[in-house]
Amino acid sequence: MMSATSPENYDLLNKQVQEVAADCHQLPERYIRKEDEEYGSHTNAVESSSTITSPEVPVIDVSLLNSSPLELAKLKFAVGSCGCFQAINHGIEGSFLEKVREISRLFFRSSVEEKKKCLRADDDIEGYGNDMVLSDQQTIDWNDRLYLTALPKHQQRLQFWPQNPSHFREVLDEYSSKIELINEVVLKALARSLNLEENCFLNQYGTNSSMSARFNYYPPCEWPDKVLGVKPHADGSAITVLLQDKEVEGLQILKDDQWVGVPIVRDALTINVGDQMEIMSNGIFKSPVHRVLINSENERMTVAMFCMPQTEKDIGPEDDLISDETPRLYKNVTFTLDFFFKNYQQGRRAIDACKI
Ligand SMILES: O=C(O)CCC(=O)C(=O)O
Ligand SMILES: [Fe+2]
Repeated sequence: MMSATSPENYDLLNKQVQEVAADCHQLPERYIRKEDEEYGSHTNAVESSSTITSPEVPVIDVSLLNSSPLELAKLKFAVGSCGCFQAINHGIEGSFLEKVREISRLFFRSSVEEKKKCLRADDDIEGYGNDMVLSDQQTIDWNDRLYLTALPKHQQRLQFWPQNPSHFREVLDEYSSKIELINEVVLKALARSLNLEENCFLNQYGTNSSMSARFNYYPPCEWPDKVLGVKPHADGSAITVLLQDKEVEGLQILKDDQWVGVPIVRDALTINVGDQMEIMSNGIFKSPVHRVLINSENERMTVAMFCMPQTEKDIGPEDDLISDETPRLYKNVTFTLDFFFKNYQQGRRAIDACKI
């Protein structure tokens, strides 16, 4: 068994998955999944890569959320059951979504030297790199990512932003502004669906709400059953807006102890609730555990935008949701990245540490 400091391991951990995949005759041990480490494994989760589609992940017309009580009820049901929905008519043109996919593709297809200009530090999440390694035993996800703070703008760390393609920054800035509008519409609708004042969740965000972008690249793998693109986790955001690959599926959510495939819906954005929304809604909305499967033939690229309260802002269940019948389930907490990742890499859910 290699140790973290052995030359082989050092070499491996310094390689991005894309490099490992390009020169892979045998799957390195560090990538081989160990099911007993994966949360979701203590459940009876059925191992299946089959895609159970509708009606598991409802399609919601965002443009109707202000006017249609029926659409609002559908939204409430979706986030209260699987914690996830496919947003259509969200206000972003399909052609713009293509531009976002394009900057991702151009970045991941640029040379190793070019990408390494954005390389993250070993102990930092921001920048380009593979799974952050926090322990010797940790299985590494079959995924390279570029993680960037998108908002607030004064917190952007531009040294990690690709210079190539040259329009990368312009497109990501524009995309973040558009996602901010969707975040606002969805958060207001979520509040109204619970008969709360519509700004209550946004007020918990504070004045400088944050957004991070995670560009995911999953190379194909000859041993798709032995690796995971992303191990089971729930997001630490309030909501996550995911732009899926145009053709290649892989995302699954855990629903009623079954892994359910999240299909690709043309021009839709896949939105899931994160831990901070589960807390603010006192557990009514569910932050779903999800994972990513790999396939042997096709690469897959996605872009996740994590929308959340301003850094260091504490959040908690809305007072109006707490009663004798529905007691407070979570403490008030400050959901920092550090707190989230320490739990995540040890196979625990951060939200469990917030329970009363
Ligand atoms: O790529 C995907 O389908 C999901 C990625 C994801 O869960 C994440 O980045 O948190
Ligand atoms: Fe996620």
